[in-house]
Amino acid sequence: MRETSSAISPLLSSHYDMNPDQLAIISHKQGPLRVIAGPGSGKTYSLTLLAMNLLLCGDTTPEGIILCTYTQKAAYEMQDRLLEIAHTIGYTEDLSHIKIGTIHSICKHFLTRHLHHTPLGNNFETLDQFAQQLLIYRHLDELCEPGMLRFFREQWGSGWQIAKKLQFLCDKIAEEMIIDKLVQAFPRPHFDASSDQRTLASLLPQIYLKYTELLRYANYVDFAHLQAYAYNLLQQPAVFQAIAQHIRYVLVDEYQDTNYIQEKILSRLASATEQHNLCVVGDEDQALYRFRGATVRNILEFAHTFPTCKQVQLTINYRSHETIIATCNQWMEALNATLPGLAEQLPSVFRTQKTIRAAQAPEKARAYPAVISLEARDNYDEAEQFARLIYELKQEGRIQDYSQVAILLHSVRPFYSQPYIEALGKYHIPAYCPRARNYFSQPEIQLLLGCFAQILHLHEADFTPEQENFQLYLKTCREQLTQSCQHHRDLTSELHSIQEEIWTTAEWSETAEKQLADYFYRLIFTSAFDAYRADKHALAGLVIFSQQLKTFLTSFQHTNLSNRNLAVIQYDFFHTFLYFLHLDGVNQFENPDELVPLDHVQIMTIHQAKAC
Ligand SMILES: Nc1ncnc2c1ncn2[C@@H]1O[C@H](COP(=O)(O)OP(=O)(O)OP(=O)(O)O)[C@@H](O)[C@H]1O
Repeated sequence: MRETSSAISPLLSSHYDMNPDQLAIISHKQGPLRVIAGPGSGKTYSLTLLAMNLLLCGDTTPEGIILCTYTQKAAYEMQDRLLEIAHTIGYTEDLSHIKIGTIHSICKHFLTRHLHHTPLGNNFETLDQFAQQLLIYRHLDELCEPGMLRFFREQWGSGWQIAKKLQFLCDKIAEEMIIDKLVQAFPRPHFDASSDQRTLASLLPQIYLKYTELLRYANYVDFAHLQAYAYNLLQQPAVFQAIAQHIRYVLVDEYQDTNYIQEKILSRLASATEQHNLCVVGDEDQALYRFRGATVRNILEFAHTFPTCKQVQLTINYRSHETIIATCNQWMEALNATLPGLAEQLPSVFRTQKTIRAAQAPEKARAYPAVISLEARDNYDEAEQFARLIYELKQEGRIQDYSQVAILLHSVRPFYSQPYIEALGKYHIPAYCPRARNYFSQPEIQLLLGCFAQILHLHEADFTPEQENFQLYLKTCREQLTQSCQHHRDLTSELHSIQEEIWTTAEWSETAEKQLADYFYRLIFTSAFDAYRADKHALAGLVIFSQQLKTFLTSFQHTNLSNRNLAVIQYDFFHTFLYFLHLDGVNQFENPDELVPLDHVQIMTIHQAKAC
């Protein structure tokens, strides 16, 4: 299957259309390459074809390629596309050796293989954002001296809010790699009455270093430290040598969403290749993750960092209707004009000037009004008009299935999405909005919480006035349990037997290896959960619950449940863990194999639409 090294494999050129700019990317073989590309212009298309071309032309074997992107969904998409190309052209070599994934997953891969060169121990736990915030919250008194806590309370309010801010700032410090500079600038905490900013900056080094120590002690790693450890590994000559010996090409999609440390990691990996074979593809106009620390500078300054790099622009859009593209161009132009004074420098400083053109669309596809605007009195009126429009589109046969429609909102929290869900409901149009964070309103979750409230002897008196909403919510869960028990005798007897078992289990007992997860499985196999286990969506909700239980047990390090620690576990579970989870909300399960259920209108954020 491998061919002699030429610019482009005939196998690809005979199967795939490529415009001249795409051809320049796909046939690229040596040195850094920066591709700035508009939406739908074939970024992923070109990058995956480039990877396949390198394989077909014999420039590398699969294990020489690192192919990465920013989000998990985008990584799946890249993997699928590569497999599809292989299938189309009949490429049969094993592609599983290509390192495809998010930058985090690739860092984790290096970490696991070279663990003994890191401060981490075996079986380290990776904390998600919630678990990280919870860790900070539970150790606020260790991380912050009383004066600091007073300062933070004045600035940010509750302990949970303080934990959220500190989590964000600790991530930032790790991702921007600025701890040494911070320590140098602010060797000790100092309360500066004239500047809250300076006070905050002076408190951060101590908090960050203590937090890092806390992670190390518990053998935890958060996403930011995962990258920091990977970066440090790559600085160790022997480890770098071991990792680098295989690398021939580093290809990166969605480069506009990378942060500082990611840029350093990718560049270091590419330095393993003689000509610095780093190909980055992105669009600074689609830089959506600044709130997570991404910096658009990485793509804009690539040519300064690598002055000899080749640069290509993709400006032909293959996806959208020409009216949509024209509207988008106008909008971007207007954006330039709304920053008077900066307008002249803008293109070179903040964005590269580009005008997107539509690929020739078939006549049939063009003959409809692709962009329309609605005028509405308020959210509800707007939602009603949307729902009616969608209903009519289906009635008139312009769409065949409701899943062909998506509503993009800046947030899908119930406050914003509920009017649309209700309006669609009036027209009997099912909506799919898994990130509305209303996981706790699912009936199977309410029933489970009712069960756990009973077996753990939920102590109502421990709730504080701020927790009133959650307390009321748990009341409805318990009511649901009462109703279920009337119809499902086996649930009643299982609950009694679990309670009895906990009550008679002493902490030191040899048979005490009972965890909440054991009870979870016993409960969901009672007849009260039969219908939920049979329903794909509800079953996924139960799976999420079991993952949350694992996070709880890891975070609070409760190894078993007995009559001695029942009260403590009850408190930690309901009054801390579930309370905060309920407060922040949890997304529903999204099936990567079925991104949109058939015949459902999708309601999503713009980030989600960009494969978050
Ligand atoms: N030269 C081409 N000829 C025909 N179709 C093409 C060509 N290039 C890309 N496409 C198609 O255009 C669509 C958009 O491509 P792709 O998803 O790779 O774009 P993208 O720039 O990564 O999109 P986004 O801006 O959403 O990240 C895909 O269906 C792809 O197959």
